[in-house]
Amino acid sequence: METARSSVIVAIDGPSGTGKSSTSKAVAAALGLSYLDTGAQYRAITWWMLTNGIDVGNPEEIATAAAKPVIVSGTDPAAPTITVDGEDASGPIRTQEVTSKVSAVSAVPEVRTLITALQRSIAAAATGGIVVEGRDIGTTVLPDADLKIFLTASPEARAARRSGEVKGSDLTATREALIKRDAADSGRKTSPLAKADDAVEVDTTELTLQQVIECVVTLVEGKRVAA
Ligand SMILES: Nc1ncnc2c1ncn2[C@@H]1O[C@H](COP(=O)(O)OP(=O)(O)O)[C@@H](O)[C@H]1O
Ligand SMILES: Nc1ccn([C@H]2C[C@H](O)[C@@H](COP(=O)(O)OP(=O)(O)O)O2)c(=O)n1
Repeated sequence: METARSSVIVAIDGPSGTGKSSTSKAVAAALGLSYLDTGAQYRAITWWMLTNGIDVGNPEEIATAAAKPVIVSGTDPAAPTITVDGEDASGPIRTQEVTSKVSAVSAVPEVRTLITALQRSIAAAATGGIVVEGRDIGTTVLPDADLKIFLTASPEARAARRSGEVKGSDLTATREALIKRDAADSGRKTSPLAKADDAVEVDTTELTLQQVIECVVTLVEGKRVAA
């Protein structure tokens, strides 16, 4: 049925460097779906905290300030955007400082409650369907998603991919930072990074990005035919 086909909701979760963003954007673009990078939202709130003098080592201070920034995500996979209080945040949210603090900020329950509500409202507004990527989309944000994918890859492959993005970066340091962030994201109390029971796990270690995209497109098409 055309209506069920076009409103497909896809949840893509997994640790850092497994290919969530690249895969989700490409799949959404190929299938005419919207796209939401939930990591960018956690990065955006972290950036706001850092630039507004909030002590990110203090969960109570974070919780009290959590509702202040207005975060807006643009969901076109060809040109995803993110603003905080009307200001383009797409550059500043990718700094090393934000990357090293985002796990602490995103572990605060008040932050998760607010950002989860925002994510659900964006998904509900995407009447043509959406690919949402993050850490807890299949388990917590959209447990009724039509398709759940959990991407994995070896720490070595993930570190090599991440290092490849930053000129002159140290592979060992990148690997250690990545493992530390995964441990924090998986170990937090409120909706940790986890594979949903009904998620399809795809190990991308030995796959090219194109192969991963094709695999996920095939899985989405399978759901659409079944609907
Ligand atoms: N299967 C793959 N093989 C090689 N490189 C990949 C693969 N998937 C993604 N990449 C590259 O790895 C880096 C991290 O990918 P990204 O999609 O940002 O991962 P994530 O969103 O899971 O952190 C990017 O530079 C991307 O082009
Ligand atoms: N649904 C999500 C998405 C991201 N987060 C947190 C945990 C992650 O370490 C940070 C940053 O996520 P992001 O997807 O941008 O990270 P990488 O692209 O893998 O470096 O946000 C989360 O807690 N829940």
